Amino acid sequence: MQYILALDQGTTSSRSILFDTQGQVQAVAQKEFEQHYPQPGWVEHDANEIWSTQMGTASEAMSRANVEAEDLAAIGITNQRETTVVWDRATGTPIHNAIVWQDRRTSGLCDRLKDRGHLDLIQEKTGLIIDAYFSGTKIKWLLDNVDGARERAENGELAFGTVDSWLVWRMTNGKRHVTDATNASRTLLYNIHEGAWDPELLDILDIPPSMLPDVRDSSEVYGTTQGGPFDEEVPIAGIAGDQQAALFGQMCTTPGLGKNTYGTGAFLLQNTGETAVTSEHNLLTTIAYQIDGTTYYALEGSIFVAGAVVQWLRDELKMIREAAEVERLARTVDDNGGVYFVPAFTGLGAPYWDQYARGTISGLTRGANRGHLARAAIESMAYQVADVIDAMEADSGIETTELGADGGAAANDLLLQFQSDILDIPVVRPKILETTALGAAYLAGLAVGYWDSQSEIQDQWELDQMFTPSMPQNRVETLRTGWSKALDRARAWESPDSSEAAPQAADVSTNATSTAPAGEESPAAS
Ligand SMILES: Nc1ncnc2c1ncn2[C@@H]1O[C@H](COP(=O)(O)OP(=O)(O)O)[C@@H](O)[C@H]1O
Ligand SMILES: O=P(O)(O)OC[C@H](O)CO
Repeated sequence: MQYILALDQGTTSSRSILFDTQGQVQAVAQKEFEQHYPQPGWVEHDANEIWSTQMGTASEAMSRANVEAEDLAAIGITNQRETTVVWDRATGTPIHNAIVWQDRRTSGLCDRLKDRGHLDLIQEKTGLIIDAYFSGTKIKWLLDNVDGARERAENGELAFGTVDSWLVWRMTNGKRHVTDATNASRTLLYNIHEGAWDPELLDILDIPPSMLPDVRDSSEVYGTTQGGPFDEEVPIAGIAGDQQAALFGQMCTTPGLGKNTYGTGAFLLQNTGETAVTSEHNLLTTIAYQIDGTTYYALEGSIFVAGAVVQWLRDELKMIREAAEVERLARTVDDNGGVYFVPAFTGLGAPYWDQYARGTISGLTRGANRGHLARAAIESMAYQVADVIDAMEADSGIETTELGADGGAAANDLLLQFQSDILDIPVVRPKILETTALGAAYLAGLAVGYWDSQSEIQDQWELDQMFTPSMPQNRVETLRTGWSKALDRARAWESPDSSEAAPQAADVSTNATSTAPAGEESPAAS
């Protein structure tokens, strides 16, 4: 029996999952890896740890199912998007830690790009807004702050990649420097209408084109594995950013269909077919997938902190020992007791886009306890999603009648019930919450003929549970008004120039070779 191996490289963990022809999970292995916070608002990963945990989990999943490389029909890759890796082509060594999508260090540069009037141009070409979230300004930061990087990049010695590119490059032993259109669409450098890296944007951000990977379809054979945990060459045949992969995994392949993934962040995507819809309500236009040279688009609402708020309760406050405990704790109280938690740890994404917002807990009284805090944390995910849905309905003119939910935090019944309550629509959870990995598996399997067509996999979706609304509308209104007041307290908290200083040498972890002196960011591009 043959399998598809999906590599799901997420923000907080690397996961490898083996799927069979029925789309059923045969084995899973997962490993969390270290998050580096060298300064407030900065988030880094060690790209070598990303690689080693990903390959480690691939080996583990295969040995759990007693599967060898020869039993694999193909490998699909899905990944945290935007996170930026720059490495030396000759040695394969990253020149610095990966700068994670959540990192805010380039907020000032983004402000300057806006001041220079680039907002419309960038939105027109890329479907994105100007925000530190995307890869482009992170690449510029690395070139300007790592000693000698710009010169090496101009000499063609350095390669840039999002995490998919990095993994493929390593897995093929440096033979393939590729990405897919969904990942390219998150860089701020890719023209989503023309399907090409954009020279004008590269010029604005001062990025040498020689650093960039080839952009390919989301479902095709990019190359074969060379060693590592695979003792035979296995085709790498699918790549998609994790949110797009989840959209595909839920088979939202018809315009109008959408899903919300509650992972570290929460990401609501709605398929708009072959039309790239320009948002007028602060959503992103992004590539949903590209198959056989045809590009399909989506509208996206990106929420930076969702499940991460639970991780924060676990790791920083030590209030719980594991994420699932948050639900038990929240159920010790009847309601939020007037407490609101705005988890703007890394600013706010859609639909607010405030780089300088920071987290707040408001409405505390003497009676507020750990249960209220846990409840406010869970509810914060749902309020943010509700605000994104309002924006999406305003953009598309289509009323959302049901919400598909997946991702790690969608295991939380209280969250999905509350989500259904405040949206006043059913929320449906599929049996397989690993839709991100499933999407990557589908893309890879379709490329090698493991599955013949999308219609063959369409019927594999199975319902786990449907949550239906049961909260009186006046209560919903009171809660959403409270949330909006709390949001106001969190917004514009940080001052624009405090997020820009370069790291102290000692703070730059593992792979950094060198950095510019503190406080220095090179002049912004013209
Ligand atoms: N039962 C739960 N309730 C709430 N949050 C949860 C629960 N289980 C996991 N999470 C959260 O979900 C996130 C992990 O989901 P996952 O989809 O694996 O994320 P990612 O791919 O971003 O790493 C973590 O932030 C974790 O805190
Ligand atoms: O790692 P996840 O699942 O939270 O996804 C991260 C997103 O891709 C960031 O855009």
